[in-house]
Amino acid sequence: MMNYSPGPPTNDDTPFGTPPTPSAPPAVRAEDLTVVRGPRTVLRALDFTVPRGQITGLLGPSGCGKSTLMRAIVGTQAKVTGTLDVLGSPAGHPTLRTRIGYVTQAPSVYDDLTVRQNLDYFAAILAPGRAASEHRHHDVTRTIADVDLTSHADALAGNLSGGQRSRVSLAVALLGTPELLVLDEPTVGLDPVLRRDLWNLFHDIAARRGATLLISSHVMDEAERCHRLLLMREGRILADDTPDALRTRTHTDTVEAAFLHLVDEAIAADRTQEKETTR
Ligand SMILES: Nc1ncnc2c1ncn2[C@@H]1O[C@H](COP(=O)(O)OP(=O)(O)OP(=O)(O)O)[C@@H](O)[C@H]1O
Repeated sequence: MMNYSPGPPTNDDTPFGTPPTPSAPPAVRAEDLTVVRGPRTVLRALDFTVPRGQITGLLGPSGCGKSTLMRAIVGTQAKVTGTLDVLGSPAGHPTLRTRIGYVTQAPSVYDDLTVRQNLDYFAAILAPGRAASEHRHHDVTRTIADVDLTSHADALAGNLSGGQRSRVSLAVALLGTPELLVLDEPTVGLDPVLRRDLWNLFHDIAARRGATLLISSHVMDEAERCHRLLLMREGRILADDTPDALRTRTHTDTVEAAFLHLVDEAIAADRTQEKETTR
């Protein structure tokens, strides 16, 4: 595993976007957040905040509710109860649409369009009209460069590798300089070099734009690259802390070991509770 320290977030060099101000509400604030999907309660009374301008990792095993939580935050999930405020407004509020970038697990690009045409299309939806054409052109060129696809700008998306297609999806989410980026397992299936490059890009976006990134993963070594972590298990939050604090608190050397320690604690607590309720 690479020894990577994210370092403190900085807003020293902010060429675009709005840096967070100390008085700004957190990027996400959840209180008693509960989500029901079909017959199952998938998220159970979650309380947490996601601070602005940092990378928060959402980590946990497959099926623990990461995607559901992200869908709730971007406003596409039904049957959400409790409080869920995003950038100071209730999740799903129409004014949030242009302030949030969301990348789902399946890259959403048109195979029969080039990289640039894909971005032109989504840019035109975000900022329609002839008056915005110069701004769109600038935004598209910048986001293609941000994801390191300038040399492939005229390639058909259908001819790109899996990692390149993921980066086109990411570029779409970066259009319009969103304040909050919600990325659902953006590095899944990528080789170690691409994963490292993408994480460097995420840090660059947080540091230069002051953007907030919420990134899910079930790869624990990626947790070490985040400023903060939300560790999930079975629809609940096991821990909400920095990687350093988690390791210290659990007397472990890695976030993975810390997570396993917390899972064991939670299982033991569940068993004790079961015994007490059946007594
Ligand atoms: N449409 C649905 N109806 C009922 N249950 C669902 C539905 N979609 C997901 N679930 C259940 O909700 C739970 C959480 O799913 P979710 O996709 O949020 O997990 P995840 O942590 O993102 O998993 P992964 O890492 O595999 O993507 C799972 O137990 C899943 O079976």
